[in-house]
Amino acid sequence: MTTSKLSRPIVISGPSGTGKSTLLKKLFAEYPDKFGFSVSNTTRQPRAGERDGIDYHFTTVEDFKKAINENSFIEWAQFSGNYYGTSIKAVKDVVETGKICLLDIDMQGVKSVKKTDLNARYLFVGPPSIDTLRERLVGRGTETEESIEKRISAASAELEYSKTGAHDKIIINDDLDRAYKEFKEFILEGSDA
Ligand SMILES: Nc1ncnc2c1ncn2[C@@H]1O[C@H](COP(=O)(O)OP(=O)(O)OP(=O)(O)O)[C@@H](O)[C@H]1O
Repeated sequence: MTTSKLSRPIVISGPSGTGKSTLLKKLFAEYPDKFGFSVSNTTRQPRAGERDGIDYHFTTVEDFKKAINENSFIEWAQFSGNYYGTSIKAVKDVVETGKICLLDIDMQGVKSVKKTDLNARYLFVGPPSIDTLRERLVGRGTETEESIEKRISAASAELEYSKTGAHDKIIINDDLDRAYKEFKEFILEGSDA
């Protein structure tokens, strides 16, 4: 019998607009079956075609609150009256499938994962400068001016945190191809790829 080594989850963080989604998209295009994302919990009603345990773990408000109290979530939030969260168990479930579990979360999420037994690896994607970050957020065309300012001020805290040694690897996304090479190498390191 061959026992394949399970891969440690990888936590990807960095300021909004720094290029995480762009890098992840390239990675999935190159390796369509290698990665898994945790299934989130939600208290909202399933939409047509959504399957419990696949699209979301659909839960009652009571069960969700109980899980919050039991510290079962890495992060959770309330949007338009519904709760959403990523549980520690959902990450473990992906790891058990043999895929590499990727988590794209903010600084609070990183701190939260560090308190768990997930034994994750931490990757930080930084911008070449705050000015470049602002240009990218403006260029993406998805944010209002107010939202851009919010993201820029959150970026300073993220950048400060990246200087504390909390991450295993820091990648500056200046040249996309070079950044992608480093991104891919770090993520595949430690897997059987
Ligand atoms: N190396 C790069 N050089 C120039 N532009 C880039 C680079 N990487 C990404 N971009 C552009 O910057 C913008 C922000 O990138 P992206 O949406 O991937 O950021 P993100 O970190 O995923 O943000 P969020 O956390 O808000 O989802 C996009 O318009 C993207 O095309």
